[in-house]
Amino acid sequence: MKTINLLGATGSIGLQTLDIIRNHPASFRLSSFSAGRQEKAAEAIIREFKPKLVSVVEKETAERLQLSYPDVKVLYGKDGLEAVAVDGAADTLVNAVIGSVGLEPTLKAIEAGKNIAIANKETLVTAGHIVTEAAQKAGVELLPVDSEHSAIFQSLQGEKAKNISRLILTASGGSFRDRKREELQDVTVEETLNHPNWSMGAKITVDSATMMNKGLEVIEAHWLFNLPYEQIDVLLHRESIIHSMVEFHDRSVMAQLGSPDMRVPIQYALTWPDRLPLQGTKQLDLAEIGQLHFQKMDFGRYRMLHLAYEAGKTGGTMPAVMNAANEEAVAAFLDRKLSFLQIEEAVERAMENHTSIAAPDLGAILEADLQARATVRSLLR
Ligand SMILES: NC(=O)C1=CN([C@@H]2O[C@H](COP(=O)(O)OP(=O)(O)OC[C@H]3O[C@@H](n4cnc5c(N)ncnc54)[C@H](OP(=O)(O)O)[C@@H]3O)[C@@H](O)[C@H]2O)C=CC1
Ligand SMILES: CC(=O)[C@@H](O)[C@H](O)COP(=O)(O)O
Ligand SMILES: [Mn+2]
Repeated sequence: MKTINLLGATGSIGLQTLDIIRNHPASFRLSSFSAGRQEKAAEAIIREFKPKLVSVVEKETAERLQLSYPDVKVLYGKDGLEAVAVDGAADTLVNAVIGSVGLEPTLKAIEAGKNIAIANKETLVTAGHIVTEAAQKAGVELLPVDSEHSAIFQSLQGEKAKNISRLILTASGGSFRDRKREELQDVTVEETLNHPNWSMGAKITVDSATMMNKGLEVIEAHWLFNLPYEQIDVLLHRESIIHSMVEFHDRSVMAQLGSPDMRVPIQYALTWPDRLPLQGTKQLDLAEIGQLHFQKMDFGRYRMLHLAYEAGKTGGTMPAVMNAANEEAVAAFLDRKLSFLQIEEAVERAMENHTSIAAPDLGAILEADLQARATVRSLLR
């Protein structure tokens, strides 16, 4: 029996994690969870899973829930998130919150000796060196949930890190993969949110369309697998059937395949090194699919990917700045305050405005994150 604390329970990854817990009552139990602003969804989770601790964003929501559910401790805000992350009964934290808000609770959970199933890629992008070092020191596992990183992790089982030649992250190309750059000027939020292969939260779906998602994933892979950027490639693959690959020095390539279903990597992070059956997922039928397509990545078309490699190679506080600027710009796009291509302009501007600090501590990272957000907000004005 694995006991789980879950950050971001009301989101896309959070709800799929709950589905896995629901379907394996003998293997998993939910101890505590956090939600954001979806009060009704949080209530439904309280009623079904009967956790002992819950956190939400707003104080008023917490007070209302506390009155309705006196047997549950209900907290709110940053302190609440951290309390859920470290809640004593659990051995594993699933971090499925969105954005760099996930960083500090993750560090607290590591200090408390929890294994981390990490969906929240922004945490690793923002402070990969701090998170990986803390995990190593505490002797806890950082288990990838992101589909590409899970694919690499699965492909590496039984292999030696010294034999890796390169990682090949696959990218679907996102909502506008069949459009030229000139055709992106007036694209709408609704069009952007129409991902061809995956049903995900709004922010990551926009990131897939700008290719920032793959940029974040390149940096995430750098930290999870401890490889230089020169050994991390991206390949366009329309179908999202090959979830990523590892090439070894003998030119042998290991890949993990499957129908696009995030419950597979979420469950693997929770069962590793074992596996459990997964109810309701589509069996891969390659005969039905017929063909898989691959295409070289065009860094001119997808400028965000270029910026992410630059940020990763610069290191220090630059990835945190890129990530925070992107979070602000995507929120502004979803709020109809920036156009699609202005997301990229805002990120580039924030990076230009910033001089990276090498080997930053947590304080320097949080400060750089705030500054980048302020830069993007000033562009909006
Ligand atoms: N969705 C997917 O298939 C994949 C997602 N990921 C990564 O997983 C993470 C989660 O993505 P996804 O599930 O799509 O995101 P969603 O937007 O669907 O869910 C985000 C969750 O975080 C909560 N939340 C949002 N803002 C805050 C805040 N300020 N404080 C506390 N909680 C907050 C939301 O609460 P509420 O909704 O109640 O407001 C919700 O529970 C991201 O880092 C993403 O990149 C990685 C691979 C695939
Ligand atoms: C499901 C998942 O892991 C997402 O991060 C996915 O990778 C998005 O697809 P693309 O970024 O390849 O469009
Ligand atoms: Mn991914």
